[in-house]
Amino acid sequence: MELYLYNTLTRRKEKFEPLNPPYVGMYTCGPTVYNYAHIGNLRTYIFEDILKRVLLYNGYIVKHVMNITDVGHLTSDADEGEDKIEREAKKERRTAWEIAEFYTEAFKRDIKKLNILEPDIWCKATDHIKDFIDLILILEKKGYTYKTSDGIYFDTSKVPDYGKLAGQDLENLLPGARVEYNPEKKNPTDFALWKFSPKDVKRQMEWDSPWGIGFPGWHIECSAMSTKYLGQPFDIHCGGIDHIPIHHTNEIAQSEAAYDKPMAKYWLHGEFLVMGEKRMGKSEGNFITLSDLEEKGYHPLSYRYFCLTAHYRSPLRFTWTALESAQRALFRLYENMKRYPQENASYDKKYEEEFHKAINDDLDMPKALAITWELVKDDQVPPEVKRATLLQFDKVLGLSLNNPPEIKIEIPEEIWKLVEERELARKNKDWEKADKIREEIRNKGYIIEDTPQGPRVKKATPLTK
Ligand SMILES: Nc1ncnc2c1ncn2[C@@H]1O[C@H](COP(=O)(O)OP(=O)(O)OP(=O)(O)O)[C@@H](O)[C@H]1O
Ligand SMILES: [Zn+2]
Repeated sequence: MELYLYNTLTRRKEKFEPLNPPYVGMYTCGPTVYNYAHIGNLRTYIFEDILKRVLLYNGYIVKHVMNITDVGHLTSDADEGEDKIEREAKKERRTAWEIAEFYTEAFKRDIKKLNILEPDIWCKATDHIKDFIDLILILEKKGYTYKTSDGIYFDTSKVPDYGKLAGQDLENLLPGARVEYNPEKKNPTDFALWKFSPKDVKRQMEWDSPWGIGFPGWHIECSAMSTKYLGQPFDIHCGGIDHIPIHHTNEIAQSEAAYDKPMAKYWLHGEFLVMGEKRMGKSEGNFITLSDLEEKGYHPLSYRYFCLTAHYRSPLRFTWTALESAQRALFRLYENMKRYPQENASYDKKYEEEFHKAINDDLDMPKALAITWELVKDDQVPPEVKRATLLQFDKVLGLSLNNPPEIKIEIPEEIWKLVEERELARKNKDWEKADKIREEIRNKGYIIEDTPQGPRVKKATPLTK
């Protein structure tokens, strides 16, 4: 079956044709390991995992590379401010190396809990300094670089199609991102390839280079490591949408200037997880981690399910009620699964075909989930066939349907119905009714806490007022 993916580079859904079938090279920009990943970051990794699973489902042999940025990502994506890892090291009174190691391990634990398939290659920026220097030397030889007092920069005016990934958006997006404009740069869009260590503060992570002691820029890392492990061009490069105007734009500029050929054929970007009006972000100061969800009684796979309810190119708003609904739906799926006899059976061809069509249509997971539920509710399909079909779907869904974890639903159905009724009343601005329902819920032993992310329901304890 043909697979269609939306390519940011061409701004349309394209038939997927790998460069060297059945092999597919896929590079996903990994975490900057200065803190725990938040569930917004994790939404992007879940989207990339679905993409990888869909490729595997279609019979491709995938080589997946993910980097770990453990140096060089400054507090602004535009080469200004402090190194995120060194800053955190100072704050936590640990070494930069310890910080990077600690949060890398935390990240790996998180993605495992979310059933995200491990990349075939993990590559750490600090293990590849020589590769970055070699790439900068090529760019220098070809006349793309210049020196300022704080580093070696890439001259973007030498690239006629600079910014092609962001298209028209570039003009709107860049000046905003570049408020802290460095007057030594020749063009506002120029970016650092190598930064010199500051004279007054001793850096923990620094290396010798032909230009002086310092550290690599963030963008050069992904250019050098993707080419090293996947060649150039390779098939798919992905990340969150925030990477389009700066990080990926600059990766393309460097890699294509160095080797005079395209960097990657398909560029896929996941939309944000939003909270209130803003994206969830560490730099935005409004973030929730996977452990936060677990502490509040949510299973990590309920979060995965929640992410599958939206298309990866649509923003997804986080609310506690939506997460609760996702957990309930997943729980019901597990309950059904446990009831089906574990007999050998083949999957239902009609449902499988529909499911396959949905996932091959630019990863339409909301539709795939709808088909999953249609199957569960279909009385014409024998239970053992349902089970076999769901296990087939789970190759992509990744919800552990074969071995459902225990999920405790702590809020009884009756209370949950009232919570939903109250939400509806609030939506209709019927405050009186909403208050009445809140009182009713309270009388049944539960309390509602209204948070900026929507109401949260808890069992009342003798101490709750
Ligand atoms: N709210 C969000 N929703 C979805 N993806 C996101 C969100 N915020 C960041 N991402 C993505 O998460 C991935 C990891 O980003 P990275 O580790 O560099 O985090 P970061 O940029 O330091 O995070 P933040 O900007 O929140 O401090 C990137 O692909 C990025 O596009
Ligand atoms: Zn990257």
